[in-house]
Amino acid sequence: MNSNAPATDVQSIAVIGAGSWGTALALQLARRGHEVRLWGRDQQQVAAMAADGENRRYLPGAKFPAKLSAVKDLQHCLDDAAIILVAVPSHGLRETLTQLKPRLRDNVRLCWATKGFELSTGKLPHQVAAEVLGDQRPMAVLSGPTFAREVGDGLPTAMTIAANDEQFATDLANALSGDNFRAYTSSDMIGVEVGGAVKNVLAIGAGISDGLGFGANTRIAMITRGLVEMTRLGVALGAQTETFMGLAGMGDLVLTCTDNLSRNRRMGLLLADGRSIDEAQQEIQQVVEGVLAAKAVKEVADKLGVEMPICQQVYRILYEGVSASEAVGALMGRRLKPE
Ligand SMILES: NC(=O)c1ccc[n+]([C@@H]2O[C@H](COP(=O)([O-])OP(=O)(O)OC[C@H]3O[C@@H](n4cnc5c(N)ncnc54)[C@H](O)[C@@H]3O)[C@@H](O)[C@H]2O)c1
Ligand SMILES: O=P(O)(O)OC[C@H](O)CO
Repeated sequence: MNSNAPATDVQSIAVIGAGSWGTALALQLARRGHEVRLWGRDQQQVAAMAADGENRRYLPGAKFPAKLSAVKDLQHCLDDAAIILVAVPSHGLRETLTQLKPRLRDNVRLCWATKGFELSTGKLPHQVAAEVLGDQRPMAVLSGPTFAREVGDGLPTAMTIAANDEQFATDLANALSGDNFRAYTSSDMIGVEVGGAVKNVLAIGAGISDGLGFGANTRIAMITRGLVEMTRLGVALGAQTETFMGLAGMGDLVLTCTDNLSRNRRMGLLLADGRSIDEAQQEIQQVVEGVLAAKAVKEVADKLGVEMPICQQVYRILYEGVSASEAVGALMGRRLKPE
């Protein structure tokens, strides 16, 4: 299903971060006819990608089109790029942006596909980016229900792009969209980023719940009430309520809580099966953002006085040794109230 008509406005795009998501986005952009250079911090892995014409470590079988090249040298990756797309985990975002800063030309536009709060500060990615790079540059965040594996395989996918600059959101949506890919634009960077961070915590909870055999009623109660928690936190941070009804809110939440391609959901399933966080992480071998996000979300919610009981119980299971049945008991025993 990769027969997209080429983009009419061909761009030169640098993708920073050659894990599963950076690779999938680079593939999608190159399939659309853009000139894409993909850089990763692991030089051996970049060399292997260049030799193999695919990312065997993170996205085996998704062959690189001619327009996509894996490059070892960061400066070479950035040379001529009109757009830079950063796809690293939240714990590496500040360091990566700091590394990019002295190399950024004035007119280059920057976006990221990172989902999560910065743990040490409780800041969202756009706040970290503004701190490191200032707030004069067009910037955007890509989010939504988008498994890298499915984008790599060219399966139909929709996402949200929120930006501080309407033209940039539109240009990115045009750059990515084709027969098999559709990007919607938004101006609500806070809402889109809160959705992407909180859904990972809830997906761990859904995995635990399903792993323990709690059933469909429990899963859907968690998703529905989890959406309320996500919305509450987002609104307290300045987001628009409607954003949480969209792809980057409900869409990503349902995807991640219900499908085993999700690493966060798999973390929950493995925990339910008796593994420690470290053992589960070893088995998954890719970033599981929800583990750190559970801590960050708890701290941000506590600071703002926002009630997030399900996220709080996931935090207690992960970090305070509370059992899943105790956590369910605590949720069920809460004071009854109107929906
Ligand atoms: N994989 C997906 O389906 C998907 C979809 C949407 C969003 N995301 C988000 O994209 C981000 C990246 O995740 P991924 O799925 O590509 O992870 P991954 O585990 O597949 O790959 C992580 C990549 O980041 C690099 N990395 C790790 N720590 C780093 C650091 N401190 N500094 C710089 N680079 C570092 C690794 O070398 C690797 O290339 C996450 O925030 C994730 O939530 C992932
Ligand atoms: O594998 P997960 O749980 O990190 O989810 C990947 C994407 O965020 C889904 O949109």
